[in-house]
Amino acid sequence: MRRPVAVIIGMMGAGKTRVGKEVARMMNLPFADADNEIEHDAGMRIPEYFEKYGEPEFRELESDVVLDMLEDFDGIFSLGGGAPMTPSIQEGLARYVASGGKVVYLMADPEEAMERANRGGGRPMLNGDANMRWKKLYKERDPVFRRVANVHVGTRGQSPQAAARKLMEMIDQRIVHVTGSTIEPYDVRIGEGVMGQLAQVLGSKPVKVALIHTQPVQRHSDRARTLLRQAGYDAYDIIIPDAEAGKTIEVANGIWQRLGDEGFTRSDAIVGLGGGAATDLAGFVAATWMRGIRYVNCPTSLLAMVDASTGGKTGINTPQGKNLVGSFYTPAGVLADLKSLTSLPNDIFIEGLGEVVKSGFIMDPEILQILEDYADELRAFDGSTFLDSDLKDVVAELIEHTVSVKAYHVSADLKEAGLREFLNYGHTLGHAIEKLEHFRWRHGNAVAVGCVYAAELSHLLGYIDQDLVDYHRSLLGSLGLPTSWNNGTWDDVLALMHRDKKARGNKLRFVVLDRIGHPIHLEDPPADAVEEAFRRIQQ
Ligand SMILES: NC(=O)c1ccc[n+]([C@@H]2O[C@H](COP(=O)([O-])OP(=O)(O)OC[C@H]3O[C@@H](n4cnc5c(N)ncnc54)[C@H](O)[C@@H]3O)[C@@H](O)[C@H]2O)c1
Ligand SMILES: O=C(O)C(=O)C[C@@H](O)[C@H](O)[C@H](O)COP(=O)(O)O
Repeated sequence: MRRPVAVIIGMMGAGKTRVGKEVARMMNLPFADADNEIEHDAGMRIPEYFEKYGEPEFRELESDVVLDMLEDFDGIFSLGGGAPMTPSIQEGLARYVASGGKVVYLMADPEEAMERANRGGGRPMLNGDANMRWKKLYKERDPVFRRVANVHVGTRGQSPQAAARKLMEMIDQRIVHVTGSTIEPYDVRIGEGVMGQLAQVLGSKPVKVALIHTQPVQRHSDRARTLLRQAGYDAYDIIIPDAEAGKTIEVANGIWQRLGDEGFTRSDAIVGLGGGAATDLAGFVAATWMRGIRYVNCPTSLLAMVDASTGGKTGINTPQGKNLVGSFYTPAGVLADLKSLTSLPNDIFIEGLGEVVKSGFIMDPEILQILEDYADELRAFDGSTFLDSDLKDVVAELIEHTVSVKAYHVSADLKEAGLREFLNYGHTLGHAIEKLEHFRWRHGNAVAVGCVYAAELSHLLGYIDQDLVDYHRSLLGSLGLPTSWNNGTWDDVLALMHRDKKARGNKLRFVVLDRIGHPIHLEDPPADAVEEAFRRIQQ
């Protein structure tokens, strides 16, 4: 199907045509301007058409032309200033966005845009007192443009080339939309530089923003703090202990005290920046402070990008086990900035692939194919060369696919009544291993072994054949992930698996596979099979 790479909207004089042409040139794409297309169809200039038929007829023709182009043009497409005000065009743009399209609101400085709009003349909507008309239109249109567009690009004081570069960076991003009947919709944005959209996602209500992060990601939190301050927020830096040491009630309590001391109110906000442990903790604090304030996640590890930062499972550990306290509390947005991966150590990158593999097995075989095709390159991940390597697109693709798997489950079942439990494939044993290893084993590594365990259990109970179990081992192994564990007793493992959140009463429950892409629930399986599967992952 053909569809525009991006649709540019904005006020008259914002530079839509100029910047749009520049972007098209840089990306080697065709450019089309809706007004030119309309003039071509009508066989006359727009002012003439307005004069002859009036605005309502013009808007009808405009709608026909725009809707056709949304389905039959694959370049950069710029709309006339008033086009997004027409309901049928709004609907067309919403369909385009829902199918992954990018509607870019080019937000020029109002004074500059007004001056430019008046300069050329020939704009029927500005007849009379042009400045007054422009300001009135701006007041009406700006809120609509903000709502209709899913990418906002501010161009104040920038040359058309600089604005075009910024726009190109932003349309290069991948967006996964998370929605659902019980969810305030939000986007997961994936790409180089997407952290630049932090203020846009936080919105204008918060005055104070607590930036919760760990020490190893200081470099990225410095960038976030600068962005927050430039946008006019009071930014408060809150450094938490690293990894699982940050997911405790003591750490949460320290932050609650700080928020109280600094006078955080319900309209203020939190940014969670770091690996999955930091975003889990930040989300938990956001969910509990004054019973819930806005938060945005900026994941910096692969695992947090593909899994932890999305879906609203927030929480802390207790001495008895992983994530035993928490809530389902949805972020306002997720900014997975590929620049953050430049400092990520190789072993932590590999660990993140554990959750990627899991998502492939439960839903998306394309993920498994990409992992097979690029196993060697992924295993050799090096943050220092990552952004300039071909691996960047592969990783972006994997993140998009994996987040889409997560979004599918979360959208249908936020509070994990059934379907969402499939995301827990490999976690029943995985969480037990993490606990018994005193969290020295990373989550993704434990999940990798847990997936092999779940596959063995599926096989023992006759759901899958040995080949699929072997495939689990070979794929995970080829990526550098562990497939066995032998550092704990069966009694300890069993006791911890009974504390898993899927268990009901004294009955264990697992997610197993029936085939690739088809997970099923397994209720109260035979005790000997559960133990035998464990024996098999010990080797
Ligand atoms: N909420 C959910 O849905 C969900 C899903 C999956 C996992 N999780 C949780 O996420 C956690 C695991 O996440 P993780 O694997 O990111 O572990 P982590 O948060 O412990 O991060 C691993 C290490 O990498 C460091 N790090 C992160 N980004 C970095 C970067 N860009 N540069 C340098 N160092 C960086 C961290 O500071 C930490 O030392 C677990 O607590 C797990 O339970 C939650
Ligand atoms: O989002 C979910 O639902 C998941 O189960 C995703 C898991 O990958 C993740 O590790 C999650 O934190 C596990 O949650 P828990 O409920 O088993 O603690």
